[in-house]
Amino acid sequence: MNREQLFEQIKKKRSFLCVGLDSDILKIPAHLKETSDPIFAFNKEIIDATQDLCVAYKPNLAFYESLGVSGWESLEKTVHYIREKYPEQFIIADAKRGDIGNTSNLYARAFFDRMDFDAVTVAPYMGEDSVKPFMTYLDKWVILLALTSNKGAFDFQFIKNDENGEQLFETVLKTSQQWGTGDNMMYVVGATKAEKLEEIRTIVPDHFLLVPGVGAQGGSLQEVAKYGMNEQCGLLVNSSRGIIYASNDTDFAEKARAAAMEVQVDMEELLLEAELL
Ligand SMILES: O=C(O)c1cc(=O)[nH]c(=O)n1[C@@H]1O[C@H](COP(=O)(O)O)[C@@H](O)[C@H]1O
Repeated sequence: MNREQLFEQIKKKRSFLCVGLDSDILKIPAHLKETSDPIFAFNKEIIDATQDLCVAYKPNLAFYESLGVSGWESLEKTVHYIREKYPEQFIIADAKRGDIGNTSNLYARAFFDRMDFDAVTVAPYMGEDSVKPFMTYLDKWVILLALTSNKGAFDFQFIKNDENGEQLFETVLKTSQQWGTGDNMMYVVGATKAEKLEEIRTIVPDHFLLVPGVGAQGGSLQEVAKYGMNEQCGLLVNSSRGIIYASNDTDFAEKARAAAMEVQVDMEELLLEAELL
């Protein structure tokens, strides 16, 4: 999917919500555990219940890899199901990959050839040759970690370069713009660091940002939109636990829909305020 198509979906759905499919076998409702593929059964119901309220889904690979072969099968089935039934959805592999070029090539093959994801999250630490292999596919995206939502973000990401006074996350944003464009690269910026979005927008005014950290991590959607929205919206705001575990009973899908709708209604208001609708 390209940037224009993504913006079209945002306008059509009146939403820039990404639903995180962090589907934990220990947290899904008990009645699903009797089915042959509980994780897929859970995802399928969550997807059917939320697809008109969101523009993207983000399975986090850890939740699938932790189950071995069956987890990988659930993931493949989930991506296939979204592609077949809701082809307008943007699908992100939250895998946080990145390795020497030769190896990143194979990661890219896994997510873009073997499975039909639109985007993969990539760590910038190993530099250009670790990131570029993901950008050789038409209309596929790298989502590069820039400023993350967690406490550990303060360990490295704010370290200042003695020579130019730049913080590490700023250097990531600036340098990586030589590797890709706003048509094949997005950045992760945590909603818990929303106050930094104003500064970030001076460096990357046009790029889309994937913003996790609203809901369970306490980030503010309003703050994110205030400092981060651009003329194409430029935001995909992710919520995982806040939506998919709204209930862990037989009404889980219905409750997930209600939770997603609450976010979508706020997003619609923010899009209207920004005169994007
Ligand atoms: O790359 C990510 O998606 C990510 C980056 C980041 O800085 N913080 C962050 O929480 N995430 C992911 O976003 C999701 C957040 O989940 P909830 O906190 O349950 O909404 C998880 O899958 C995280 O791994």
